[in-house]
Amino acid sequence: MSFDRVGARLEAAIEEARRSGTDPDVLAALNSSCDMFKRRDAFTLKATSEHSKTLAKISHETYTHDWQWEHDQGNIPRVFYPRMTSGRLEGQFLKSLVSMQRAKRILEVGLFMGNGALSMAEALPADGEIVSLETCERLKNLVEEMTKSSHHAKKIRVELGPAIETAKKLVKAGEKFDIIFLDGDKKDYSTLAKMAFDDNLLSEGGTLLVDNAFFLGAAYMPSDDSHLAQGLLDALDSCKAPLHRVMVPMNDGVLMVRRMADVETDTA
Ligand SMILES: C[S@@+](CC[C@H](N)C(=O)[O-])C[C@H]1O[C@@H](n2cnc3c(N)ncnc32)[C@H](O)[C@@H]1O
Repeated sequence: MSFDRVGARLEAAIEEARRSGTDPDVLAALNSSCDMFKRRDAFTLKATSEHSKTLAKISHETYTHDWQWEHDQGNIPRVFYPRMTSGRLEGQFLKSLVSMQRAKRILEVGLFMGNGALSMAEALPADGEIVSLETCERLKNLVEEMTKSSHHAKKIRVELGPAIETAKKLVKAGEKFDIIFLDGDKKDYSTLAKMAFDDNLLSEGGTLLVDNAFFLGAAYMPSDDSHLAQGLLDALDSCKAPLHRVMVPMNDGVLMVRRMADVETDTA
């Protein structure tokens, strides 16, 4: 099953129904719904372009790496999980957007194993650049090691440190980005989204992409983190320029935000 909260809940319901000896017809109906989810996910991936060789290597390493060992060695601040990766579907989606936007400069918040960064780098021109903000130095080293066989890796510049502090430095230095992809600490989202538009970290005509915009379901189900989702929408509503938003229900949700003036160009 994909990274879909509704699907995960359905699987749990089936397990519960099985344990409690539910009517076989009800169980069959539940199983059939779950099967539909799985087939849809499988078809979605079948219809989506394959990874490049290096992205396939990243994917394999993400799922087989001994994260517990890395943590026990003190190399990483907490045990990471493979599902933190944006994966093939979202990676190819990002790559497509980079090409449609004809982006040259991209800011990513949260590198992890570099799936998003390399997917986007593959669609950048030779003089394009991705600045990826990451707190964990071990991840930077792992990504450098895994991507050295790809000529696109030279376009990825990793800046170590907490995202908001680094973003402030980028604003001060007058750096601008055609695409900003937020995929780090969810608590930083509102601040970074405001910086994108109000501090013009996002260039004219640029696109802000916010990953995990469903906040693992907290955006639409009552949860301790529900305020984070509402906070993000409030922050966007309070930006100086009117914005256009579209919620793409892929994985844990990707919110796409652009200045309204770049979307509705015919104002006559
Ligand atoms: C969901 S993963 C990123 C996935 C990646 N963008 C991809 O496409 O596969 C989140 C990453 O953000 C990093 N991170 C967490 N808090 C951060 C912060 N305050 N500043 C910078 N990076 C942070 C984590 O170490 C982790 O590697």
